[in-house]
Amino acid sequence: MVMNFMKRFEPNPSGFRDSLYADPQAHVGRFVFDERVAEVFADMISRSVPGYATIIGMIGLLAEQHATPGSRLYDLGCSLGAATVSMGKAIGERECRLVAVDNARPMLDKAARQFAAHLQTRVETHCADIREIDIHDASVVVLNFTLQFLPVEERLILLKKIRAGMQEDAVLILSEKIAGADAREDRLLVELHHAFKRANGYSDLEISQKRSALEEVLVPELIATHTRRLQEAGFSRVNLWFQCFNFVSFIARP
Ligand SMILES: Nc1ncnc2c1ncn2[C@@H]1O[C@H](C[S@+](CC[C@H]([NH3+])C(=O)[O-])CC(=O)[O-])[C@@H](O)[C@H]1O
Ligand SMILES: O=C(O)C(=O)Cc1ccccc1
Repeated sequence: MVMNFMKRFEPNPSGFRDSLYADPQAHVGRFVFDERVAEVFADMISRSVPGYATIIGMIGLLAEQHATPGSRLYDLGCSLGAATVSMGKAIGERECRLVAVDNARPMLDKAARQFAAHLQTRVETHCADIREIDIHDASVVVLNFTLQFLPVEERLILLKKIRAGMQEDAVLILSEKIAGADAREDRLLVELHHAFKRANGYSDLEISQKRSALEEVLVPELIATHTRRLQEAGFSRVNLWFQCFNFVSFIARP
């Protein structure tokens, strides 16, 4: 559950192995969530984000604690729907509505197939920009490594909208890749993250080409910046509950 060291030479049962950046590319284009990424995404995220499986598990636990009857549980930027599946399993028969949103059609189509295979409850899926959707009666809102892809100046607006659509005892789970407090700290965190990726079977070339592809697409910020913004959006209780290297997760409550 914690790391994939043992699995690095095994075939991946839930999809194909990520080798998208294995061959040298004359020009590394911007990272996009297209068909090729959707195909290997389960393998890519579990070998790239330390603690991913733990975070998905804890999202289920938090949903179990907070999902009130008649409320809505949102998974914003759901990718293949791992957080939604975790929440759906945790709340069982409860009368709640699961809402999964992603603006990448290949990701959402694959998510819909996961929901049909793994959940009894119906999930409302929206192929839409999370800045455009309506949020109301929310008991749980998940932004699991999604806010980092929005332009920095639009992040507060989204958090305010989420806050406005939440019930008073609701919870927001915000997971992000973060920047280190200064250049030295940042270098250390990035080096540790790259060591993690190497241990999970990625080559130096794969690591560096993916890093170029993510530049200006995934914009990490300081922990302090996230905390301040969450407070400004109206979350009065903010807790950092998970950190491994430059990957963190917050629980924020009204
Ligand atoms: N403006 C947007 N509107 C809708 N979707 C968006 C937007 N911007 C990005 N996305 C979507 O956000 C997802 C980010 S991945 C989330 C992992 C998932 N939460 C997981 O728990 O496995 C994280 C990562 O790849 O590092 C992608 O599917 C994008 O299409
Ligand atoms: O791979 C990386 O370097 C990351 O930061 C995580 C990630 C995982 C999946 C898609 C985009 C970024």
